[in-house]
Amino acid sequence: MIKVGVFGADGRMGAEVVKAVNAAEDTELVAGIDAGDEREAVRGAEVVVDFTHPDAVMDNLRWLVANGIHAVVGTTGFDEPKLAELRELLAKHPEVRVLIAPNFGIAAVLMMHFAAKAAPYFDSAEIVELHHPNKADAPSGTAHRTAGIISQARRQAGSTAMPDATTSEIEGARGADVDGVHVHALRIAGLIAHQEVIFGTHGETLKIRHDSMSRESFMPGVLLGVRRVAGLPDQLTLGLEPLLDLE
Ligand SMILES: NC(=O)C1=CN([C@@H]2O[C@H](COP(=O)(O)OP(=O)(O)OC[C@H]3O[C@@H](n4cnc5c(N)ncnc54)[C@H](O)[C@@H]3O)[C@@H](O)[C@H]2O)C=CC1
Ligand SMILES: O=C(O)C1=N[C@H](C(=O)O)C[C@H](O)C1
Repeated sequence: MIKVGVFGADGRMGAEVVKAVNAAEDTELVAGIDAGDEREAVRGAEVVVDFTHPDAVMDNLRWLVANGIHAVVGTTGFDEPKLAELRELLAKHPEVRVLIAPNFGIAAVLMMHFAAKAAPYFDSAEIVELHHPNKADAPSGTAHRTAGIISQARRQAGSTAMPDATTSEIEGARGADVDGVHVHALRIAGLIAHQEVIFGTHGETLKIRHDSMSRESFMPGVLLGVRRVAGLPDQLTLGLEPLLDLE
């Protein structure tokens, strides 16, 4: 049995992780804690799953790494400075593994993978992400990563700049520029998590769309992370792709 702790256990995702860990035959919940609770409650855990808040996750990781506990992180909002600090922390604790994935939905990971494959064949690529209105960060971690991998694929292919004649604009009308890819974030009551990547070239478009219809959709990926994190070759793994042989 893998002993698992959950940070953010009262939240939308954390509560789902608690259910999934309790239901799986090979995992055992040590404790689920939320803001203000003592982290000591998870000290017996081998792996802690974090679905908290972009402002809270680094402090949680400092504690987990210092205490030799592997982490599976779904919380979004990671940037280069945060990752650099994490790499420094991990260097002092070579036994610890951290897996950070902006999206644990297997279909969402495939959507990103297919987008990277398609990117070199098109002149234009833009991303529309749609989420529930309680989401703290915009654009979503998934959109941020998708933009990054599209941009990388275009660079590697030697693609030229995307066509765009805009010279006059109300601020925000063209979305956010993430690594040269325009990202548009919608917050709509009733939705959960959705993304469409739109590609275009002469006379043709391709749309790759992913929809999470329930938060259960993320649980197979979270449990895969819990089962595999301790054995990952690198101390810090970004994205679920290597666990799905998708690199
Ligand atoms: N990687 C993925 O597949 C997914 C990632 N997310 C991300 O997960 C994060 C959480 O999303 P939701 O569950 O919708 O948010 P939520 O607001 O429903 O839950 C977050 C919970 O964390 C708690 N919390 C805040 N600071 C804490 C701390 N220091 N220690 C312990 N608990 C703390 C809050 O009180 C709250 O109960 C967001 O960054 C979101 O973008 C969400 C869905 C899927
Ligand atoms: O906050 C959410 O709900 C989600 N967050 C993640 C993100 O920012 O990409 C994953 C998914 O889109 C749901």
